[in-house]
Amino acid sequence: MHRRWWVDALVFAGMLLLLYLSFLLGKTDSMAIPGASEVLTEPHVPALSGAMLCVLGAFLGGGALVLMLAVRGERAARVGDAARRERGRFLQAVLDAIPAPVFYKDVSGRYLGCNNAFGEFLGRSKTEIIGRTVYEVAPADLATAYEQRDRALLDARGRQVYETQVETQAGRRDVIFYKATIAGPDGEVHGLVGTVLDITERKEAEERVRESERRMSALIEALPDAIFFKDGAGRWLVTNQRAQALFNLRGEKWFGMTDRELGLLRPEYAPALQQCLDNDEVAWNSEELPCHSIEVVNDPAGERHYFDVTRIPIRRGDGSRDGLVIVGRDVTARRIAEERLRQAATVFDNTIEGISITDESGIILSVNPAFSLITGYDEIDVVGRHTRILQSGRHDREYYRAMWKTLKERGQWQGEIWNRRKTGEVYPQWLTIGVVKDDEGRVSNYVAVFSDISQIKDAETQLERLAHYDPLTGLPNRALLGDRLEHALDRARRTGSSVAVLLLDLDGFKNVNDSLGHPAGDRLLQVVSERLRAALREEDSVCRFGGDEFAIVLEDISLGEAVSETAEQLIAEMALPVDLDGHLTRVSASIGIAIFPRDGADATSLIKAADTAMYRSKQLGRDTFSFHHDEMALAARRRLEMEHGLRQALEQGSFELWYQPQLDLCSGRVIGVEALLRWRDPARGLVPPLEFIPLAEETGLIVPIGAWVLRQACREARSWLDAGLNPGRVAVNVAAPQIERGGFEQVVARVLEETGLPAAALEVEITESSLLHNADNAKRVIAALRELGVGLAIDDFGTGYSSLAYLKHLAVHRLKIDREFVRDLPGDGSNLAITRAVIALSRSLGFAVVAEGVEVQAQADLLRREGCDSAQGFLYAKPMPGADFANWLAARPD
Ligand SMILES: Nc1nc2c(ncn2[C@@H]2O[C@@H]3COP(=O)(O)O[C@H]4[C@@H](O)[C@H](n5cnc6c(=O)[nH]c(N)nc65)O[C@@H]4COP(=O)(O)O[C@H]3[C@H]2O)c(=O)[nH]1
Repeated sequence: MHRRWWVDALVFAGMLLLLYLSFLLGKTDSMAIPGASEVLTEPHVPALSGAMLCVLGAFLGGGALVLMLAVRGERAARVGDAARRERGRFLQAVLDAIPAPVFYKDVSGRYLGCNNAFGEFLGRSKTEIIGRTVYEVAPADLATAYEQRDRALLDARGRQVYETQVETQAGRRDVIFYKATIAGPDGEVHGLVGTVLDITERKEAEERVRESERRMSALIEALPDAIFFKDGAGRWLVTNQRAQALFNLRGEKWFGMTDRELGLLRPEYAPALQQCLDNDEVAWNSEELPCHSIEVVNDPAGERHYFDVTRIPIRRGDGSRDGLVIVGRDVTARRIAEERLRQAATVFDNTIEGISITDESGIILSVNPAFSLITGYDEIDVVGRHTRILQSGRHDREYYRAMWKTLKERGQWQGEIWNRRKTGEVYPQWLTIGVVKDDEGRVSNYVAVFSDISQIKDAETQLERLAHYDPLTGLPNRALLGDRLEHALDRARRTGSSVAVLLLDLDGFKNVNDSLGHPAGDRLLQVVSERLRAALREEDSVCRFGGDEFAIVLEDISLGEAVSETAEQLIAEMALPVDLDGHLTRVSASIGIAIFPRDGADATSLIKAADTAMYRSKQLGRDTFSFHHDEMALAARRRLEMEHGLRQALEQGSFELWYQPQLDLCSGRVIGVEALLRWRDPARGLVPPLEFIPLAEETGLIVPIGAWVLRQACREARSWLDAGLNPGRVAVNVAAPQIERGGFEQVVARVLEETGLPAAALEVEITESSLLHNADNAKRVIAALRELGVGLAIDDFGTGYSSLAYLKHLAVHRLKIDREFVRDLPGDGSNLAITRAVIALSRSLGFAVVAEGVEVQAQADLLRREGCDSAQGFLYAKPMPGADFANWLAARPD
């Protein structure tokens, strides 16, 4: 056991006291202890023995004993030398009995004496010490220091205490020297006396304490918590930096202050310090230890920090308060996390979005109530199963592959997805999937949050419809038509085709509305819309443009005629009566037409152009259509009028047949006559066939007209025969549609039967091109005609490219060389060559050849020379009405 420091202090105090007493005693002769020992009896140290006794007395712990010895010494001095020596020995024995090292020196620094303890302490015998200087008993560095100190003491007189080291047997030791000067009765200093206190162990103990304190300090600084130690009165004794920082006390002299005093120093923390104080009191009074509390401290930035505070009060044996240990742990982050977790749990349970949490392989770990509500699956149905059970099958592998790719790259995927409810119903979801990773960055979970967007989808579709379709008619509205028109124009620009925009306005719609009411008006619009839709092609667009106005976009228009036809058809459809709740109602339509690119380069200008054209139709008396472009409008109108006129002509018998004879080039005899159609129009006069036959062919009117021609020609030919005239064969022109429609051979047979004209008196002229157009059908008709005995001539021969062998196979009787080749004969070399070739070939194959358009004798001569059988032309006769032809025929000599 180490001696405690306070024992040393007591010894030291006692020594000082005794040194003081020895000093007092040393002032008298009675202090001398003659004969105490050889050394002690030295005459120059008469007072030493008294002083030494005092020192020794101190170590013996009894001031009284020392006093007694001193008095005795005094008395002994008076008794004599022997006694003095005896006492000297006795005193030396006393000194040696003192366990503390004691020494004394003269003024020159020589040791006059010492006790055993001193010798043992230094590891030297007394003889190695006494009579020597410190330089001889101590290492040089220490000796120098001792000497300096001794000199200073001797100069100053009195006492000296200092800490130093001594080289002992056991090595260097830390010591305290207590020294005092020794003065004789005359007051003169004769030397000094000293004792040595070995404080090595004490110093080591102190160092250990300091070390322990350092460790403790490091420990509490290393802790992340704020640590306080207060004494029983609540004064702060120990804190770590974390604790000081908490109350912004770094650099402040907080030691020994109470919370209240610190609250005055830092008013902003006064409430927190008061709270701390209150909880201290709770801890002092608590029976359950340690005592816990949650306390809040706002940091300088105003952020709230939560502390989980632990208090342990320490009481003394008598129960009084000794100190309080306080440890405050900042749990703000944990509290926030807990709060978030609580909020998340609340959200998880109460959100209307479905949530599922899966492991890294997609196995469902947890779902919330909304999940069950949306999908129809209870938690028990899906936990432990793969999310695949929710798939609808609507998305292909590529879809899911892209989803996983995004999840991997971005950690999140969002999108619309179709999934299947428990009932099997497929529905759209808006789904967000998030990736949860563990501390090592590995995917640990997926969190899917979704909402059922069926209703939104429906609403979107509804909105989409409302935005793009007219709710009354279900037709696209103006906006959608605009889009479609733009697209159509883009396509047309790319392909170089045309687009027609038709604006159709109902005439008389207002009357319907006013007279029959709006519901009837609405119904009419619906009927009109249905008719428009039905009348148009799939690829055409029709929209309700507003009110009683409709717009139509026709793509890939190559012919103005086709547009006119569509417009006519629409007008015809609109003109059909509509039954509106028992009221048979009629409306008509006015249409305006604009053509891209001619009438406008973009949608806006085209619609504007169509609108202008539509107003022109209104001005023209409604129930008609107008093109924005005048020429086209005019042509279309003329065409329409002509078509109308042809129908009327057919009904009213305004067609006439004129006849042109065909003569044998050698004999000059009439071998036949060609019937040529004329239209006697009240407005136009006599209209030549080339002006109306193409339109009649296009509109199909040629079929009834052709039938009339056939009947009329046969009837007149019969009448000429009956009148005793011989017109030869009557040649009738037949257009391609007449053959294509089918039943032509039956018509011919019926007409021949009706009129009584022999089949051999009839010749059908078919153009080479119509023969080639529908070869199979033509072949069949020709065969049937041949059966009947009707002759067959190929009109305009040379303009097509039919093979003569093929014509021979068809049993054609006659070829007509087109007027074009004859016209420039005989001058035109190439026409002459063709004519020659045709004639030669025809003859070799056995065809009869008729040349058309022979106007001059030279042509007739040439053709005859070349072997052409017959001719027709102004040289002989121009086409003439039937009666004139009969007269012409009758007037002929043959
Ligand atoms: N410059 C000139 N012309 C001559 C001469 N000799 C005759 N012509 C004209 O040549 C045309 C001959 O008729 P096409 O080649 O069958 O050509 C006919 C025929 O293809 C067609 N056509 C006439 N009538 C009918 C008909 O009833 N049905 C059909 N489908 N087509 C007809 O109309 C075409 C024209 O008939 P048209 O105007 O009557 O014209 C007739 C006639 O007047 C002449 O020396 N010089």
